[in-house]
Amino acid sequence: MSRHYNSLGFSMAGFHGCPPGSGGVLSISCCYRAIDLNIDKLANRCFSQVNVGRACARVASNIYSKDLAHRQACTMANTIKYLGQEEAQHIDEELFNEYSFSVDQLMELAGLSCATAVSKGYPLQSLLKSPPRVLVICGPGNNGGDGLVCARHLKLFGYEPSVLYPKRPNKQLFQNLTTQCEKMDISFLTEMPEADVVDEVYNLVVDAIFGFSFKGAVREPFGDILSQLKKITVPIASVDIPSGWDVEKGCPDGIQPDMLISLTAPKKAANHFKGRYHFLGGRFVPSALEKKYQLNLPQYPGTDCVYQLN
Ligand SMILES: [K+]
Repeated sequence: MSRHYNSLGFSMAGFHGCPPGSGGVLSISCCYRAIDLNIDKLANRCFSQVNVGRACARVASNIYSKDLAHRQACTMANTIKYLGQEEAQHIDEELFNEYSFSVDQLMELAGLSCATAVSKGYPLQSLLKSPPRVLVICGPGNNGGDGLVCARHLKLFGYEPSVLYPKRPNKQLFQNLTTQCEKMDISFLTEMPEADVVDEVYNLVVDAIFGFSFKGAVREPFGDILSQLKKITVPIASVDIPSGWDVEKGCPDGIQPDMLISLTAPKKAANHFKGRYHFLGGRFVPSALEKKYQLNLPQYPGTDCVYQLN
C-alpha cells in the first residue's frame, strides 16, 4: 500500500504494507518535519493489517492537524501587518472616537495581556530568585498606564511587582491606577536602582516607559533609567515597543528586550526585535477595523488574550 497526498502541501510517502510485527517504518513527510514511527508499537494495539492501516491514518491525521495549525500560525506571523507610527495613532484614535471605547477599558485589556505574556514566558516556578520580584517601570503616557495595570495583574498571578513611576500625569485615570496598586501592597520605588541591584533583587523588568508616541531624543529622567536597563542581565519584557527605540526603525544601540508584547498589532520596530518571545496582545480589535487597516491579525487560541508570534 502506498499513498501520496499533495493537497495543502502535505505529503505522506513510503506508507508500506506494515503487517503486524514486520518492523516496517511509516515515514511521513510534511513541509516542516519528517517523522518516523516504528510500526511495531502501533502493531501492539492492532490485530489486523486493516486496523494497523486505520491506526496509521489516525496518527497521520493528528500530525496533519498539528502541522496545519503550526503552518497557519507561521503564515499568520509572516503576513500580519506591522504598523508605522501614524497608522498606529490613527487606529488608536478610531478605537476611541468611532468605536467609543474608553482609554481605561483598552488599557485594562492591554495590561492584562502583558501580565499574561510575562506569566507564559517566565512562569513563577521557573524564576531563580525568591520572592518572585519583578520591577515594572512606567512612563508618562498610556504605555505607563499599561504597566500599572500589568503590575496589578502580576500581583494577582502571584508575582511581587515593584513599580518605578517617576513622571506621573495629572489625570484621574493614572491616579486611580496608582491607588489600585498601592492598595494591593505593590511598592513604589523613589529612584531607579543601579543595574547590579536590579540583577540581584529582581527576576525581570517590565519596560512600560514609552509606546508608539515616543519621538526624538530621550529626556530625563528616562535617559538614566534606559542606560541602567542597557546594563542589566535579567530579562526585559517590553510593552508594545522597546523603550527608546524609534517606533519604525528600532535602535541597534538601545535596550535589547527578551520579550516584546505588541499591542493591537506589531509596530515596524518589531522587525528589529531579537529576543526570545514575541507576543501579540490587546484582543479588542473589532473585525471591521481590522479589515479597514488590513491588519491580518491571527486567530487568538480559544479564550486566550495573547498570541505567541515566535
Ligand atoms: K515600552
